[in-house]
Amino acid sequence: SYPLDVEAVRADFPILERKVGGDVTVPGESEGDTKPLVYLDNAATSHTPERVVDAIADYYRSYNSNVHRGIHQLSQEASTAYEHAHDRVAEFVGAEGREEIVFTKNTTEAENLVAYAWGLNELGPEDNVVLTEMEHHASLVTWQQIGKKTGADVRFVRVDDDGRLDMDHARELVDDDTAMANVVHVSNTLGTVNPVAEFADLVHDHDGLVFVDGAQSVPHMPVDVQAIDADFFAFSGHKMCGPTGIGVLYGKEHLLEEMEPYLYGGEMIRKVTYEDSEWEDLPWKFEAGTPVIAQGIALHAAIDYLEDLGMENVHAHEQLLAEYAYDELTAYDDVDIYGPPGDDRAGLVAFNVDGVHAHDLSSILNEHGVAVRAGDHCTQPLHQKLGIAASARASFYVYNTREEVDKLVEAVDDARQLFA
Ligand SMILES: Cc1ncc(COP(=O)(O)O)c(CNc2co[nH]c2=O)c1O
Repeated sequence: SYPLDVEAVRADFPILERKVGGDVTVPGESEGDTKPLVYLDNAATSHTPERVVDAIADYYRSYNSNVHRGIHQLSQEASTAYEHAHDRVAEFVGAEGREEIVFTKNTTEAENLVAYAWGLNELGPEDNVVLTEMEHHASLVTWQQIGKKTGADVRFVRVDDDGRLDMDHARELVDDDTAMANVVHVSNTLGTVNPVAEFADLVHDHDGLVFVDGAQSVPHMPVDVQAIDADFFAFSGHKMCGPTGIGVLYGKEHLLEEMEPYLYGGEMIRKVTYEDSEWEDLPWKFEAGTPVIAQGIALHAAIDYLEDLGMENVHAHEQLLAEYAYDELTAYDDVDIYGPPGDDRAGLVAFNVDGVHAHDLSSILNEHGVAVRAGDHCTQPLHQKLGIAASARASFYVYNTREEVDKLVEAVDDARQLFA
């Protein structure tokens, strides 16, 4: 049985009452929007419960102020809320404390922060960086380009025909010159849940550092960064009921202490003279300028919301939906789903229907009010490896239902009839 009371959850998201199908140039529901929204694009971004929207509105309505420096009451209130947001995130992912939690704009910026603040200074031609073939562009392009700038060799662990990481190949590639390895926790295209703790052990056996991309895991399952023993770990607020504009970089304290900042300015300094500057304590050293205050406070509220649902329940709910979608879609022999079987994946399915281009498919689905993503999902090399230009992807969250999967399948069948 589904562990979440989905109707109660859906009541927290007024947007789910949206009708669609009308004029797309007018934001919000307007005349001509007649079809119920079936939102299945949660791997791209999730919706925002009232409790999070209220936290943002409450901040701007009653204690909006700049942080860290003000003596006046509003600044102290905003600073306290912003600092507590770091504490809450640390608790949620099992970090030691706020010193290990840097707020960024998104996962992409977290990857770039480490690539520039650590990679540019630490990597050289004698080093190698190990990635996997299923990495998102946020890490793949970032470390690929840092490899070009530093001369470090960039290698890719193979993905097998089932969409799982080839750990035997990982054991071949990782050696004593592996300075950094980046592994996606959950693939946003395959739904594969990678053995990141095993991967971290392998890399640590060779004294390398491990960066885990948790953009598709933290929103969807319990995560403990210390149990994984990740050196760095990143995720985004907008994929976990939070607003856009905030991401999180977790880093082991001693590593962040040793790293030089790569963005300079106010807030991140303790003392400045015309000759030189001293940096602020962690994590503020890596948060230059006026930070993402409202977003951080909102992420705190989003974490409270998700923890009230229970991350085990969130995970179980999505896995049931993904398994149901996998079984219903593969009942047709003209559907290809990429990645592991339905009972061994996270809450998403990327697929194609023979004879129907993914963009045409998602257009037909959109006419049914069904929102999925079509394209390469920022994993172009993986799509090339799969021999496809694009795929359609349905991705689930806490407010999706079996009935919505049925609507997906009906819409896919309509596309099949149209294009067959
Ligand atoms: C595995 C993974 N890593 C990194 C990112 C980047 O996150 P951002 O910096 O917040 O954008 C994404 C976003 N994935 C997607 C964004 O839109 N469709 C997607 O599948 C992702 O799925």
